This record gives sequence, C-alpha cells and structure tokens, in this order.
Amino acid sequence: MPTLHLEMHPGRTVQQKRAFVREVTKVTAETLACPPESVDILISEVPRDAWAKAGKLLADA
Ligand SMILES: O=C(O)/C=C/C=C(\O)C(=O)O
Repeated sequence: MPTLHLEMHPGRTVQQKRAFVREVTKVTAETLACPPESVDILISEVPRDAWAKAGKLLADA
C-alpha cells in the first residue's frame, strides 16, 4: 500500500489537513493505479526549534 509521509511545521488547521489528505489520496490513487483505501498518509508536525537547515535551527533564522 502506498504510504506517504509529510513533515511540516505546525499551524495548519484540521480543515487544511483534511483537504490535503483528500486531494493527495485522489491523485495518488489515480496516478499509481491503486484503490484510495490503500493510501495511507502520515502527517508529522515539526516545530521550527526542532528543524535545522544548513546548520541552523529555523527558529534562529
Ligand atoms: O525548510 C524550510 O525552510 C521551510 C519549511 C516549511 C515548512 O515545512 C512548512 O511550511 O510547514
């Protein structure tokens, strides 16, 4: 089964996440030719003080 992982900062509403998983599931099922029921999406919310880029925490940028 396709399993998609999304890592992003906290702050999106549940409505935004609901719309995201609905649309991404639809596109995944169409493009990968699999049933929507087989598509899992895991959303992880990583705060800016736990995410670094180029050696710097995003919270410090
Ligand atoms: O990596 C960055 O500079 C920005 C990442 C942004 C997100 O993950 C987000 O908007 O959730």
